[in-house]
Amino acid sequence: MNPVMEVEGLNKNLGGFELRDVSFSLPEGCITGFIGVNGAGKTTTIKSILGLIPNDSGEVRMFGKTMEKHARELKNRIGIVFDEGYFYEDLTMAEMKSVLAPAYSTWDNAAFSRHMERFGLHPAHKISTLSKGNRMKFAIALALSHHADLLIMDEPTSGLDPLVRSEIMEIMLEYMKEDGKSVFFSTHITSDLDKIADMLILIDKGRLIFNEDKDLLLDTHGFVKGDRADLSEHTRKLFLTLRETRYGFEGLTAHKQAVKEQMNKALIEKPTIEDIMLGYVRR
Ligand SMILES: Nc1ncnc2c1ncn2[C@@H]1O[C@H](COP(=O)(O)OP(=O)(O)OP(=O)(O)O)[C@@H](O)[C@H]1O
Repeated sequence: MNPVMEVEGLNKNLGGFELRDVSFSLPEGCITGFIGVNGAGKTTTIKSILGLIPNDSGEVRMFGKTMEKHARELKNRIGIVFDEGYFYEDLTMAEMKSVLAPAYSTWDNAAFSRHMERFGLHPAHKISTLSKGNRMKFAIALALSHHADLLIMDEPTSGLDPLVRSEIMEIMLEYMKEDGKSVFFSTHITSDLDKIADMLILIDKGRLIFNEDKDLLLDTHGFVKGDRADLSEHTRKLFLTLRETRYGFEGLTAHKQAVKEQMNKALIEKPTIEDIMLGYVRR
């Protein structure tokens, strides 16, 4: 299966922050979570990929094509949703739609009306009156109304309450029901990805740490609790993080099998995506 997006050797120096040799590819038909703590470089990566800020070096291909040569086609095939939503506040949603729709040759007004109705949005309402959640749903309605094959979303759930966040996850899952669709979704709220992500990419301090199948990551890592007596110079090396108390210890391992064999009294629990993310960024 062809990748929907390939990023190779992306470098960008912003002065106090640098993206360093960021490379990854996104498989078709997957929801990929792009995770990292605040300031890790998620937004900078997405802006560089989309050409919203110029790269120092690197190449990006979407559906095998570069933005420089195929901007019009790629614009139709990619739906972009940013946390801030770049809208004119004084316009109604219907007016804003009329400003944006002509930019897409695949624009579908009937689909737009369907999404607006489903998300409970009234086209005559002004953008300035929208709650943060409704603003995000409007941005998603726009992105879905030109039949994009790849949705690129930067922190779509940031600052939203759990109900709206779960509605957005549902919208993603429904979008994925159609063949050939893919989602690239950046977030620092990793619990949003527990149910929906297929792949996880972790970035920290402008460098890519891993790009892995989510289930494989959760299977190979373990959150271990045990007795301090089981910790030796050798077994300590099996841990990414280790917190010791007076009586025991807990820590994250990427070597679950070795822990099972060498620390047979230890309790191994399934980690969360957050445990794994923090295990790698704290090193
Ligand atoms: N135009 C700029 N000039 C200089 N530094 C910048 C610029 N834009 C962002 N930065 C810095 O680059 C770093 C990465 O920012 P970025 O927004 O990419 O992180 P992020 O992972 O998206 O974080 P968050 O989860 O907080 O949105 C931050 O330290 C930020 O302050």
